[in-house]
Amino acid sequence: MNGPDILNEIWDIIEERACNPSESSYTSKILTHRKGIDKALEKVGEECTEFIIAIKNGDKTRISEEAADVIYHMMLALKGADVPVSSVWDELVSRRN
Ligand SMILES: N=c1c2ncn([C@@H]3O[C@H](COP(=O)(O)OP(=O)(O)OP(=O)(O)O)[C@@H](O)[C@H]3O)c2ncn1[C@@H]1O[C@H](COP(=O)(O)O)[C@@H](O)[C@H]1O
Repeated sequence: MNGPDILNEIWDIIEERACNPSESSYTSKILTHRKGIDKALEKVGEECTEFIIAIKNGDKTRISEEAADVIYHMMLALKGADVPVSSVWDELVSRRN
């Protein structure tokens, strides 16, 4: 599976969890949090900080893990803002020169 495929698969799961929340799902926990979108935003901030620290420490495994956390939580924030992840792909495509 390549990068874009896993991102689109995760987005589909996020959409599914938004329609059908599950008790055991972390995705559902964030999407239905009492703080609303602020919880996803809090996690984006936290994970970005951890990503920066991993880069500064030069731990390549940790850098990949933290980057994955940033991307996943950013997708949760996009869902909370009702902005489809496809619009981000479209934006990146439109920037090609
Ligand atoms: N990609 C991810 C993913 N990345 C990170 N995480 C979770 O994000 C959390 C981040 O860790 P932290 O220690 O910062 O947070 P925490 O202490 O667990 O939770 P908080 O109370 O701080 O929010 C961990 O619990 C990870 O499991 C993810 N959880 C789910 N996914 C994807 O979402 C799919 C559905 O997952 P569920 O919704 O859990 O079924 C999975 O199959 C994955 O593809």
